[in-house]
Amino acid sequence: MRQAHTVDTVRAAENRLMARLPDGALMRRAAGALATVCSRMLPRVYGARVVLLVGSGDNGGDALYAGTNLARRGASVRAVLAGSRVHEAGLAALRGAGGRALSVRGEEEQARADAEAEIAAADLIVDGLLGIGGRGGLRAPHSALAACAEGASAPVVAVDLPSGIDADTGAVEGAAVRADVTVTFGTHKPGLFVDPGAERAGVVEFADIGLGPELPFARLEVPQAADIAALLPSPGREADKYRRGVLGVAAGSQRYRGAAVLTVGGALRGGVGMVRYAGHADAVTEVLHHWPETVASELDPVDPLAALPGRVAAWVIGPGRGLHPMSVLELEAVLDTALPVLVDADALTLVARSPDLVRARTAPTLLTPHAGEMSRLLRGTDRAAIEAGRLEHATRAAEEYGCTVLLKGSTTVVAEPGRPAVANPTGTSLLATAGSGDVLAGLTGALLSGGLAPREAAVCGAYLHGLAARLAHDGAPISASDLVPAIPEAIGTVLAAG
Ligand SMILES: NC(=O)C1=CN([C@@H]2O[C@H](COP(=O)(O)OP(=O)(O)OC[C@H]3O[C@@H](n4cnc5c(N)ncnc54)[C@H](OP(=O)(O)O)[C@@H]3O)[C@@H](O)[C@H]2O)[C@@H](O)CC1
Ligand SMILES: [K+]
Repeated sequence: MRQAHTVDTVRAAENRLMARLPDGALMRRAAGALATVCSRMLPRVYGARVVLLVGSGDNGGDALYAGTNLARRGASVRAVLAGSRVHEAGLAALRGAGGRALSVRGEEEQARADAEAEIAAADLIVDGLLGIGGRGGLRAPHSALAACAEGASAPVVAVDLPSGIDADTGAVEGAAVRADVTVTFGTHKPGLFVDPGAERAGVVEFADIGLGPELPFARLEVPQAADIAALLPSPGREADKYRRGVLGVAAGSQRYRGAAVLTVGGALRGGVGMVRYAGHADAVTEVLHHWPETVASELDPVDPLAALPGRVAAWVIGPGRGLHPMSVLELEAVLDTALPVLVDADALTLVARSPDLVRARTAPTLLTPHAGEMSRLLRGTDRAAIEAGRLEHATRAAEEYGCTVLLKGSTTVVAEPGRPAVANPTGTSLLATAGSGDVLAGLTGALLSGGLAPREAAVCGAYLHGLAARLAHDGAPISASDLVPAIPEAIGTVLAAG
């Protein structure tokens, strides 16, 4: 797992490490790693035009020392000074190596025009405006420089994080730099993995400056293929269908039969031993038509609890199920068991009306809302606020409901009380299609029934779901039905990397 730490944690670790090292050693390490990445991004360093965007703090200092390194190797380096202060030793070093500086702090129009021309003609732009000391949206003249860099043809490399994104949350207030590559020091920052910040970070390169031993638990983790391979349940040779897991599925209705088909499909392709499906007669017909291997029972509309299957290892409930009183009875019955339950879609709306259904539960529970459903679960919080602060809201819901929460969306985030949150790296806008969530519910339910704890099932489910979308049609648009047959290839890809 890649680990990301909050600014406060980084600062404390940095202080402990600095106390043991000579002055300036950490910045030299950071700048050296940054210069290495910069030189890889240039066809050749000698003669290249490099523009450094330099703010008040040590982030600007890193840029100035990396620029010094490049200038010594023959690059033409120009520093655009935007901050109220500048890292003086870094600036002196750059000048000593033949680099030049230009300040855009004052009102002088000519200086701004010169800076814009330099940025437009650059071969590489280094964003050293703000690092972990940045607060709130970019002020002038930083905001104008960020816009100018975005309009330029040269690639942008961000120092530690793109200026203007909140390091702890990924929130962006107003203007922010858009980077092609971000070189981050000591540990990853959560904002590099959570949208809207993640989308501005480009490729994230980690530079080890020796902070590791000083770092406590992470705020956020990001799995890689090998982590998923290690988590996936591997059926032993003697495994029968019961040991591989039997999943109960309460999804779909007379009106939404497709939800039943997609949820069951996600579960079957996710490696479940058996699906026991229960639903309206029309949904049963449809499920059996697509997936004859399902054990399906028709529910009596008057007494739905009578035919709810027993002998299951976990439940998925909610996709396309409806909000009528029978659905409430069914949800109460399922949540009343001691089994792991994944609550999705309509069942989330019912839980939002009666939170104690989940709060009172001690058995493993996983809620899988999108931002709209989350705004119902967290009463009084609107959808836009949730989209802008995904990490914070997923964490809050996990705490308020006392269970695991997977918040779907541009960055899918998994939160559980007392554990680092997890951001899924395989997400793609291809998944923003009707029914895609039903497939995720079935797939993740299969993993729950195979014995994974909710957090691990959610992390693996989200990872495989995103990968399946990318693999389904080589990145071309897909429908939810295309996702289902791509799941085995996604699992195979992950296992091959493990
Ligand atoms: N941690 C580590 O181990 C290591 C850290 N290192 C590096 O240090 C970096 C952190 O340096 P830092 O603390 O000096 O903060 P940083 O972000 O450069 O500047 C903050 C200043 O900017 C300003 N400002 C704030 N908000 C603003 C806004 N919205 N819009 C405009 N201006 C704004 C404000 O100053 P003001 O201009 O208001 O006086 C504030 O004081 C870190 O990211 C990494 O690159 C490495 O060198 C080595 C190892
Ligand atoms: K930066």
